[in-house]
Amino acid sequence: MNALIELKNVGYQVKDKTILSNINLKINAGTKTTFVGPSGAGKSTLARLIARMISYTSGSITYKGKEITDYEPTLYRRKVSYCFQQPTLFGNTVRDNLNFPFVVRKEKPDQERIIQALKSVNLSANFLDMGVTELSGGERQWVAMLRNIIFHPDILIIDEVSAGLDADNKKIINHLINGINKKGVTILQITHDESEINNAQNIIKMDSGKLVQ
Ligand SMILES: Nc1ncnc2c1ncn2[C@@H]1O[C@H](COP(=O)(O)OP(=O)(O)OP(=O)(O)O)[C@@H](O)[C@H]1O
Repeated sequence: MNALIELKNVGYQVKDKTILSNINLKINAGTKTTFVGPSGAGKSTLARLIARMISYTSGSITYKGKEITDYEPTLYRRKVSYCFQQPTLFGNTVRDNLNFPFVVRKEKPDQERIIQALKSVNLSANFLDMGVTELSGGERQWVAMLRNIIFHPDILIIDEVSAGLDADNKKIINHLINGINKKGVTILQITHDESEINNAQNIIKMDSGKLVQ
């Protein structure tokens, strides 16, 4: 089977500091992969390279067999979506954020689809008018996640999205992630959370900028 994402000898260097070196990795479509390792191991840097938020300084990363830098950036980011711990919300209300994926695609926001997405995290339509400054940390994270997945990406990269959330909020986030994984979205997860690691299907360990065999 051809890998969905393939990294060959990927390295990332800033000035004379080597942050990642010789990363070789294949990610198959529909899988869920969990990256673990000590703080500073390079997990977020690897995620940011795959998400094309930063550029690798050596090696190659392909998506569907083509170098990721050969894709138009906006289209690539729709396919490969990156969620991180401190989400940025836009505009004034939850509605502004959930309308956003439609607006960037020049489509009319589909209210039914937005309400269904809210239901998947046990929220009602009333929540749409809630101000972004009124949201709790968990709610902010749900809104950011829903915004990223309302149109299913091919790959969802989740970088410590449940860190700092309580057990109930973690459960909701993980339920959402496992649900879209079952629908075929490939998940790359970075976590330090013990229960998430215990539930992982496929663990990749990192240390000092390398994959640990
Ligand atoms: N642009 C940069 N310039 C200099 N050093 C950097 C840069 N980006 C990352 N680093 C360093 O690279 C190392 C890896 O950082 P990274 O955030 O990828 O680790 P991590 O495994 O995700 O850690 P954590 O689990 O704490 O989030 C760290 O030592 C970090 O300080």
